Amino acid sequence: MSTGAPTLDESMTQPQALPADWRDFVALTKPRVMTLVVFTGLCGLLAAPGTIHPIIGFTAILCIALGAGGAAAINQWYEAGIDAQMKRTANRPIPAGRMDRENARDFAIALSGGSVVVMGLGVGWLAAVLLAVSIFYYAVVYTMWLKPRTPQNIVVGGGAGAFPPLIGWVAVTGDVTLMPVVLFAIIFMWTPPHFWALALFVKTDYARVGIPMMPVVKGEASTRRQILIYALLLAPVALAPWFVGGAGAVYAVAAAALSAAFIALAVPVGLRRAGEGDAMRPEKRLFGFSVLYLFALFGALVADRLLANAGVI
Ligand code: HEM
Ligand SMILES: CC(C)=CCC/C(C)=C/CC/C(C)=C/COP(=O)(O)OP(=O)(O)O
Repeated sequence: MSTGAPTLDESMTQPQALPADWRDFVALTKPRVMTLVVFTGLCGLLAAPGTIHPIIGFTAILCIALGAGGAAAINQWYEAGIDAQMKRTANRPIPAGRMDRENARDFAIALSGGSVVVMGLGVGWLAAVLLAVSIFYYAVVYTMWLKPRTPQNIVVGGGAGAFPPLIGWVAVTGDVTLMPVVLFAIIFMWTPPHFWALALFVKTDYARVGIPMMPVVKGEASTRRQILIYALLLAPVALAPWFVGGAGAVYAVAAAALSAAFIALAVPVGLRRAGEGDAMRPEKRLFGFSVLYLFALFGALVADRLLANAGVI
């Protein structure tokens, strides 16, 4: 099992004029993952008590998007060697040979640094510090340290992706209270079942490049059990905004229904034995639903708040 920096193909280390265009720079930011990052950040901002000027609110969300994009670009700069060996990632701009690593690194630094500075100057320094911590967490703590070393990489590293709603909230209020920490906890608990469902059907790729993802190190049965445990633990955490008085009945009903569906999809994954068919359908369903779950849960939080503010509930 390899640890530390991945090995790089010679062609990826030599600066040369490669045919990268704007689409490759967008791809470096992992735009599809970013949609949920931006959405949860926006929901944190909209659910927070108080008001924010629309231009400052927009700046905050833009900075979250740019910061997450910069961190994703650092991740691809660092992992170009292993991305080249995995089917799912081989067509990324650096491993596919469309962009040289130096360009990607400079772009990543500009996005990461720029987003933190603009957040600090335009929105607030607590939000900027949290953004800097989340970028460092994803790019350094998760990508460079935990991911190549431990099967708990996702459990600990998942914290990186849990920051956006906290940052959105702090952009409005300027301080960290219980409710944004609860929102952080929801994404933290959601990340292991989200990722391990996917890892079950791409584990051969991870095994080949020596990344110690849970199914590779502990096996399928243990990963399935843990997916089910996290899905069960996620339900009370998802209801916590209601328990702590930060959300009302609309949110509570949505969180209960969504969590019940999440558990219902996690049960067949958790109870499935290795070799029971190879279509991996329950895993794919759970992975797909995990994305929908978080969109719907955070959407419900904002709907609940807007309805309460309008005096409807
Ligand atoms: C350490 C934590 C996480 C890991 C390892 C992880 C990993 C992955 C991987 C490998 C994919 C497959 C598709 C791709 O490569 O784009 C994926 C998809 C996705 N992830 Fe995650 N993820 C994590 C956390 C998160 C977080 C925190 C969010 C947002 C809040 C998120 C949002 C998404 C979305 C929206 C997709 C679907 C993208 C698509 O439609 O292709 N992920 N994730
Ligand atoms: C504001 C801010 C910095 C937010 C963090 C963004 C975020 C969603 C972090 C979660 C980590 C993530 C998407 C990992 C993807 O796994 P990977 O990188 O291991 O996946 P790969 O194998 O596809 O490269």
